[in-house]
Amino acid sequence: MSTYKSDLLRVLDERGYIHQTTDAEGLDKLACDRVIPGYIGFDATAPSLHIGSLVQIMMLRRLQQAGHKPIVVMGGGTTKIGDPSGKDESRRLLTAELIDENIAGIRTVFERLLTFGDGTTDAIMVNNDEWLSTLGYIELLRDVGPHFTINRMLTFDSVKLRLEREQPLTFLEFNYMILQAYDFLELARRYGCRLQMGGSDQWGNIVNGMELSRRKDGRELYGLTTPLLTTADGAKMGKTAAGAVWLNEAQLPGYDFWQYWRNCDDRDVGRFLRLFTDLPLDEIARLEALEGAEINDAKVVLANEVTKLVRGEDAARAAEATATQTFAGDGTGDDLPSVAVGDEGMRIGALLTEIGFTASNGEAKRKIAEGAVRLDGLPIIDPSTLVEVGEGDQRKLSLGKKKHGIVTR
Ligand SMILES: N[C@@H](Cc1ccc(O)cc1)C(=O)O
Repeated sequence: MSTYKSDLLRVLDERGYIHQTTDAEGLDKLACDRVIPGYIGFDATAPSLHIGSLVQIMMLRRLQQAGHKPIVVMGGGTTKIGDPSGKDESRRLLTAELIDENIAGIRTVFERLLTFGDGTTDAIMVNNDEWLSTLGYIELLRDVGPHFTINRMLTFDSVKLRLEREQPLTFLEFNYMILQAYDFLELARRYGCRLQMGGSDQWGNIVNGMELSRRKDGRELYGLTTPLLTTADGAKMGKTAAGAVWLNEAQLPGYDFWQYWRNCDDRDVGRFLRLFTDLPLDEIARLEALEGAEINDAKVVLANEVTKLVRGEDAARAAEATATQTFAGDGTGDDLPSVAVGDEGMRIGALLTEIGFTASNGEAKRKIAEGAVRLDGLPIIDPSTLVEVGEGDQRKLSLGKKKHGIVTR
């Protein structure tokens, strides 16, 4: 399949992680010859990462599995600025205390997915606040300023799109790419880091770091970005009507996390298994070839495997047990009320009344506004939500903690 020679690039290619690379052949060769320290940075804008970041985390895992060294950079410093890449609006400024709290939450997930230590291929975690917050302004300007031209800075998407759309880009945000570039330079100096990976919106930031290191130290660095993940229905991955799908238990209970994967679109099963599980490719090929109601078995495997990686074995087992209980018996939940919605689906309000949880559409709307209504464990906040059910599939509708029902096709 893949024409790459190194384990690293072959796996990344075959499993669907690669969107753009700066010099794939050079990197492929380097990966055959030596252990590559490679990094990805994560800003601490919330107390947990969500599944939008899971591709990046999995990529660090692949890097380690292929015999290289993952460097996890916590963006304690860069979060103080706020990356404008891929964003229409400036972020609210976060206090240093909040950033520290967020980092404490975010870091936990890495301990499950990577092996940390002092060995050659052990992962390490560093906080860029360590070097960024002590930089002197005049010194930094003289040190790196001459290597960036405004002309070129204006051509990067993070800047260009805001200017084109006439949306404000503050001077603070404009400086973000310089600081991320400085990180790459610093990591290359400190740890011999040669590779930076990230989402497709990070391309400009990565390239800037490569150019800076080339100019200042004459070092060749590499960059690789992942595709922007969307679901089969075109939505940005990890965003549901109910909000983000958080990686941490404190932000999203294990069962709900499990359900997100269990209820993914049929067309996404293979891609998600390749990206988010360690299952071998031939096993995945078999699972994604399942059809009709059987594809749901593949989704259960997906949900179990991802939950195991992110939340641990116990969480995966508990979630599956809850699901089995809820949907026990003949598969429509023996003792739970159920409603069939047909091919067109049904609006959430009508459904609540139809299943007997509410007496009227008005009451249904009120319950939704109170945040009491959940579909597959995730709150529904939009009263116009259309509930659809795939063939051979079923969904769980809940009102409050006690009322549960099954929605079938
Ligand atoms: N800018 C990245 C995070 C990051 C921070 C520091 C870096 O050195 C690299 C990446 C993001 O917003 O996702």
